[in-house]
Amino acid sequence: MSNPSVKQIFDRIAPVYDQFNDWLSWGQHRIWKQMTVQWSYAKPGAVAIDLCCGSGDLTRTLARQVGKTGTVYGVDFCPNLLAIAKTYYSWTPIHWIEADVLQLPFGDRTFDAATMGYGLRNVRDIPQCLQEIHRILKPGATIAILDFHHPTNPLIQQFQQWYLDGIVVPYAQHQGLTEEYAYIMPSLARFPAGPEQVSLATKAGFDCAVHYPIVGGMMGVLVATKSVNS
Ligand SMILES: C/C(=C\Cc1c(C)c(O)c2ccccc2c1O)CCC[C@H](C)CCC[C@H](C)CCCC(C)C
Ligand SMILES: Nc1ncnc2c1ncn2[C@@H]1O[C@H](CSCC[C@H]([NH3+])C(=O)O)[C@@H](O)[C@H]1O
Repeated sequence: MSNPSVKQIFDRIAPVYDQFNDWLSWGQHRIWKQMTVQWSYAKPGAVAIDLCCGSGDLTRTLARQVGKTGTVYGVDFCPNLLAIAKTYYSWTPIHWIEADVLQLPFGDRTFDAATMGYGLRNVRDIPQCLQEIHRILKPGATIAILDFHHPTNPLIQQFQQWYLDGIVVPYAQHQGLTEEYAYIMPSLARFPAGPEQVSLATKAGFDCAVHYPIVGGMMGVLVATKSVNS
């Protein structure tokens, strides 16, 4: 396999995606997603969006927070993962949309809140992605973006590298998905650290942006709010 696209990678891992996340994170990814939804400040009855929704874990957590009177949109460009997302039941209406997050099929100022889990690291153009998110949010709305991060503590950094190279990749090898999972490490290496993410969000027009390292800095959540005057 030579240089697969991000879309091809996720189409190939789709059948094992949910199980791998549960096993390899020891179920912890659900807690990280719950924190992200709380940081989006989505209120009951809100119209909310989950970008790069994949099989829809974060989307369903967001749906629980906005409740039966709310509406949720899940957007992803990978049809195989969206097909899995559609098989789960949700009390809150969820609309699944196949689209590229760099060109969202929504009008300006549409959403009260937004989340994105493990998407930003994969997009071709992070500044454009942040601008596009800013465009679709209502003034005063917040996006919470969860992704891998760079631990500052050298011991935790070593652990993260060992866990990805020594546990995650060999585990994926059993399913013939070595190269797909080997993609995580280099994609993390080029991903900007918290302070740079904050500056990119500010440049994209966000009024207030804060990056919270979690899991010892191995993961992080960027929380950015659109100015009430914009
Ligand atoms: C939900 C998670 C990963 C999903 C994922 C993402 C985001 C990708 O971009 C992928 C790219 C290519 C192939 C597969 C991808 C993928 O599946 C994190 C949870 C799972 C992750 C693999 C474990 C990470 C473990 C870290 C280093 C800390 C472990 C700490 C626990 C032991 C508590
Ligand atoms: N440009 C893009 N537009 C839409 N989806 C994308 C783009 N780049 C990556 N993705 C999706 O981003 C997802 C990353 S995996 C994360 C899935 C989900 N949010 C979860 O936390 O479990 C995959 O489903 C990809 O298909």
